[in-house]
Amino acid sequence: MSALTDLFRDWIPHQRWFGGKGREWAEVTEDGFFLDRGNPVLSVHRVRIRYTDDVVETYLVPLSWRDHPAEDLEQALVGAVANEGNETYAYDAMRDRESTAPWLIHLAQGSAIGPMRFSPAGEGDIPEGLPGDIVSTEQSNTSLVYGQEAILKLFRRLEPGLNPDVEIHDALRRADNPHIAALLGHIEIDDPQGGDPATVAMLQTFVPNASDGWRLATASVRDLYAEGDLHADEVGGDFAADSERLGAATASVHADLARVLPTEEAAAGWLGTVAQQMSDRLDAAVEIVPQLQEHAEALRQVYAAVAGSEEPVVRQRVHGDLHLGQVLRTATGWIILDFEGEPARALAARRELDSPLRDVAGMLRSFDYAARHLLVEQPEDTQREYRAQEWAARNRAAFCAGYSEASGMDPCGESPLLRAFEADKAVYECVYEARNRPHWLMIPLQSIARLAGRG
Ligand SMILES: Nc1ncnc2c1ncn2[C@@H]1O[C@H](COP(=O)(O)OP(=O)(O)O)[C@@H](O)[C@H]1O
Ligand SMILES: O=P(O)(O)O[C@H]1O[C@H](CO)[C@@H](O[C@H]2O[C@H](CO)[C@@H](O)[C@H](O)[C@H]2O)[C@H](O)[C@H]1O
Repeated sequence: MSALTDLFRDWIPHQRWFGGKGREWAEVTEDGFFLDRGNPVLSVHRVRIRYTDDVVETYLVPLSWRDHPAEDLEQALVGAVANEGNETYAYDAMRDRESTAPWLIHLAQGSAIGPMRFSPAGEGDIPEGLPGDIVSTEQSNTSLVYGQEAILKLFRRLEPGLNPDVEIHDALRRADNPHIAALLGHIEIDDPQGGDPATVAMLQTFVPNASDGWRLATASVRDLYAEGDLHADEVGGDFAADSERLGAATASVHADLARVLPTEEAAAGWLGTVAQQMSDRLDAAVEIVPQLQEHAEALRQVYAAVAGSEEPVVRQRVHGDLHLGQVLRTATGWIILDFEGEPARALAARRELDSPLRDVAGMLRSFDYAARHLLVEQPEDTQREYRAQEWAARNRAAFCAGYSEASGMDPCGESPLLRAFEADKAVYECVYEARNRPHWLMIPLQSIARLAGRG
């Protein structure tokens, strides 16, 4: 094993973007190439991890190299490697400002370097020459903001095939949808096994002066908690009008996706397949979050109601992981981000046609999350619990009203599928929280108790 793979073994498990947390590593190999031989040198590595259950994942790790330790980059140090009798220092290149420019220079030039191909979208300016600053919010991927003009998202886990984020942004650009940030280009890397290239990164216009939906919604919840005697509609920070506009924006994106990408009436049996997938996901989740066990039977009944329903469904491309952290509020309206689906699902599954109710359920779950995240600190506060419930109900209803108004279809009526999608999302969230933010696990767990308890 080379020294570099030892470094990766120590460093990768602590990275927020690493999806294999909680799994035991059996073997790690890597191959790399130089993307830029300037100062600092920038190399890109494909790190292939085989877990003890034989599942294999490949992660992309760009490193910047220095002959001496850089004091201001202490937090970004990956480790030291022996090189011809000397030590060289490897840094997380996404946190090393001086090595961020090459990505955009090569995109602007449409370069091909080693196995990597850079494809500008041909529209909008690529601000080459500017350094990029890492976005510090919690993310499954790693993004660099270049001077408030463009944002580069590096997809950490490599899978053969075009990433749906690029595919959907391109489709919505063709549809002239006003609720997305413009696509400026993307980067791919060849598959060493001869499969389809994997998408490495996507460049988009940066949306300036915007706040994300999670921040706005949680500020509104805090305002409500602070006004002990008032109802959600009487408090200054009421969010319902924004929720309604967000419903309309979601409906607009769904309508355009159905217009420019394939749709299909769901075949008989599709609902049964979906119910089975949800059940399988529950089985796997119970292994990771044993607290789910006590709700498993009730959840299976929620899924069985889907299998037995005759709800007509038109399948189409959807967002796949819609929540308040994925939407930006600008002065003029909502922008929807991150169309890559749930990061933990295989790419082929994320590109499948689905019911748009999947996204509606994701956002409904998110209103619940926003309302309840402050209860983590005071789980016994029944007054807050009541107010959380009130806030969530008001904003969920507003979102559905906005969607209905824009699409002519009420997505939130009595639908077994919607209820099951909500339950399935909450199961996914339990696993996500157990792995990434265990102190938040109670948020989806309590929702499951409620969802499973409803008759
Ligand atoms: N085009 C953009 N303009 C402004 N901010 C953005 C843009 N795209 C992403 N962001 C910011 O970066 C964060 C993470 O982006 P996202 O695409 O959701 O990445 P991830 O897949 O890692 O969650 C968003 O919550 C948002 O705050
Ligand atoms: O944004 P990502 O693609 O990285 O999505 C993952 O992380 C999200 C958390 O950042 C997680 O979302 C959950 O927490 C949000 C608040 O932080 C909340 O708005 C969502 O409703 C809730 O699902 C998401 O599930 C995960 O895929």
